[in-house]
Amino acid sequence: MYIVQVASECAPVIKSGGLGDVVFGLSRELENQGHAVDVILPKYDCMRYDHISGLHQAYDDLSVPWGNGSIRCTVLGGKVHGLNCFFIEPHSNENFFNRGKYYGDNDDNLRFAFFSRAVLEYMCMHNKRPEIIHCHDWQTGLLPVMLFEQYKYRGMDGQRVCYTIHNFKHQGGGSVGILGATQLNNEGYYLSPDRLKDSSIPNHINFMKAGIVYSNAVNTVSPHHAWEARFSNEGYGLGHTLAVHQDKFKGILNGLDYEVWNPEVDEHISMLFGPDDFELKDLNKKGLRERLWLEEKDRPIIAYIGRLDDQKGVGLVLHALEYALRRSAQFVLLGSATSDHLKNLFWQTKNRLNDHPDVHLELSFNEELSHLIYAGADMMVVPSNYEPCGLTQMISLKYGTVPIVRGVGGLVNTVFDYDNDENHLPEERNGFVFHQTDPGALESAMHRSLELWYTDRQAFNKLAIQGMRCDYSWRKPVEQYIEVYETIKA
Ligand SMILES: Nc1ncnc2c1ncn2[C@@H]1O[C@H](COP(=O)(O)OP(=O)(O)O[C@H]2O[C@H](CO)[C@@H](O)[C@H](O)[C@H]2O)[C@@H](O)[C@H]1O
Repeated sequence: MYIVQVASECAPVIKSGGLGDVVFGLSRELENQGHAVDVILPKYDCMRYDHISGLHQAYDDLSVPWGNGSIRCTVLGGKVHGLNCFFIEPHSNENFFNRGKYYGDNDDNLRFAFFSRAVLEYMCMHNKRPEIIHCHDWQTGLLPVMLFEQYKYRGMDGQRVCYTIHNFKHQGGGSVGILGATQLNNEGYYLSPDRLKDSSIPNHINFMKAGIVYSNAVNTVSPHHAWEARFSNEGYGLGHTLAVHQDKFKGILNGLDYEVWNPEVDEHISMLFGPDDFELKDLNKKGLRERLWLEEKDRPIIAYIGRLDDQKGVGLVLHALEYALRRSAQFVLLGSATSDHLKNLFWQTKNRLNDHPDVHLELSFNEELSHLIYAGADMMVVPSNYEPCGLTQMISLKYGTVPIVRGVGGLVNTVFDYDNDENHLPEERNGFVFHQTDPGALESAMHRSLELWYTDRQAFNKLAIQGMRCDYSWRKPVEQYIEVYETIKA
């Protein structure tokens, strides 16, 4: 099959979180299984050019209809670690993707509506006719609308769309002006409740709803979160739309690219190790301490890696830090804040603890350092409020870093409690799970993990090794995606 992935991120060239990992890992595994894949992305000024080889002009003078006129684009092609990628570069005064950041401007909805339109225009003009166009998250929600309402009549009637939702909270959308900009127009038609109309903001269209209504298949990134999105308030207002379209909606667990996330081959870490020589992990712990100026002593290191966002349970992250110190453990945090308020909060904490020999807070995005932390820490806390899938716990498992997670979303599908999990045998368990959102709940899970580390190191290591042996590669999830593609293709 020929598949085109369309997204706003693809690791490691463009990554702000898990979306980038998924687009890259999924595409690579599809190729491994014999399919042809292209990835189409915006060309941001701030992307990591050092990960692209053979960057060249693939299409010049692409004129993309927009508003009352058009915007000229260049399309660049290149390989990202072997993967065929195309980058769309618009030339206009708006400088859509030259803002020194990926997201966070008031016109984000317009920028990505334009991107979606440009992708279709490029495929149309360049005679790219994949069987499947796989769109990701709100940024590409309008693409299936434009495909089936506009481009179908311009020779693209054989394409089918799979739409993957990584985060229901961010749905994209805006006033009906966007319909004019994309030349969909026809307000009366699109603003109906069974099409694009937002369920809470009057006269607004909703991109994610558009993606759900118009795509041939829709999924989110774990089975448990698919259930939550439909039957709890985690669909953030889209529960009804999902119910209407339930026959084409399901959950497919994310995978990990084990060529990137694997302590047996990881080029970033100082000492390679696997489940059979787990004791070598200690050398990575030592290296991590040296790198972060932590005191060398016989103590566990507890880590947090992730966006600092309300989604991630930031109050509990700070509590985990305080509790770790109370229990004489060390704590390492790597995160970038998604709001000024959280940025200030974490900078204050960092300044307060700057000289503490047992704490390091790194408030930036640093891919290389993340590998060192996964390899060197003993435990990873993931106290999320909601978590569609979660990659940090799966990466931690592969690196023998025992996850301590809240039992929500994909965390339920991947972490099985050491003490209480009726559905898994003791030898299948791999971490510690708590359920409530209060500090006491987190503490009880951290307590159980720390007690095991302090009193029975052998049992703790055995648990970590069991985690390393779990298979969260892309092999199985990709089979499920291929099944979806086969079902919907023309
Ligand atoms: N400061 C930092 N420096 C370096 N690396 C950092 C970092 N902050 C985060 N990362 C990395 O980004 C990725 C985060 O993965 P998550 O699954 O937690 O993603 P996120 O919530 O962004 O994505 C959404 O999409 C993904 C993919 O579908 C879902 O798993 C998830 O539940 C959903 O919220 C990991 O690779 C992590 O190591």
